[in-house]
Amino acid sequence: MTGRGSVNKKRRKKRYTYESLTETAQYLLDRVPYQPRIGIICGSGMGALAEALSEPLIFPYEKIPNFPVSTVEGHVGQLVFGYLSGVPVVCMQGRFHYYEGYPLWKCAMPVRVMKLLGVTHLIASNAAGGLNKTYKVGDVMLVKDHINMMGFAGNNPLQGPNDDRFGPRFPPMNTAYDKFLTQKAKQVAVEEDLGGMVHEGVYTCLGGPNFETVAELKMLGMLGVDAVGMSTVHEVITARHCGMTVLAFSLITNMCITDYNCYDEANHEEVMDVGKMRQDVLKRFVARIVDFIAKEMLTKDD
Ligand SMILES: O=P(O)(O)O[C@@H]1C[C@H](O)[C@@H](CO)O1
Ligand code: HPA
Repeated sequence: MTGRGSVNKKRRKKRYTYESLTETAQYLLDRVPYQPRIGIICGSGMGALAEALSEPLIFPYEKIPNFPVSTVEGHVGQLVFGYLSGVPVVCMQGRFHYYEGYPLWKCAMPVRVMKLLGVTHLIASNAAGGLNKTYKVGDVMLVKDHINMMGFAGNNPLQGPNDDRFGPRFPPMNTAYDKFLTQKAKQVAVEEDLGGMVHEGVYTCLGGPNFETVAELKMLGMLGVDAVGMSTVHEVITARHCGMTVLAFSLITNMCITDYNCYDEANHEEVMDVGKMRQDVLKRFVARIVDFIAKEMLTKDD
């Protein structure tokens, strides 16, 4: 076979199989003396969340069989195992984005590895632009739903042959974000003095890497989007496909500019700075949520 046909065949061949992901998980399980129950994904500039873990065991992505590598500033590129609130967790200090050149199934691959490691609950964080005008920079938006813009164009991490060992061909997505956990996170936020700064809203992921035009943002606003980013949706779809319970939140790192007379420009430095500025409060927030999952949810799963 020559030309495009053989290129496509090679690409298809490179897809992860259940077996190759099991190999990745086994590599890690051979080196970590416990199974993590909760997975955490750090958003841009929010890598410090992983620093809250005690007894950390660190695996740079380039050392893990079959793992992609992180190429974005603010994403260290390592898996950190450790204990948070006494619970064994695994933390992605650096995630993969579509704009890095990875297909969505590759961006979401670590979620399946987490599943094979024993993770039942995923906490996914991201940095996002605030489109809802009541939000302010530094606020937290608990994701109550998403709009899969890339999915509208037929781009989905579950595209391709389905392996039933992960989940069903046609997974539902109307209950993607766990209501019980989201409510608890809201309560924790109030207790942690984040009360007035925490919202529930709709997130969308665009392909990036450019930030959005005014017209694009106006359109997204009309669709009911509250925060705009470049990640998370494909991870959540993959997590729900394999039956994980999901909580996701966005740190609002900048306000989306929807005024043609405004000449401010979004930039990645600001995104990372706000992540750093809020790192202590987010560490406490995530630790409390992990504690709640351990006390209220994991015991029921056992
Ligand atoms: O990984 P996340 O979604 O937190 O990162 C956002 C989206 C882009 O990667 C970057 C833009 O500054 O931040
Ligand atoms: N748009 C898209 N992604 C983002 C933004 C934004 O304004 N801020 C942080 N990530």
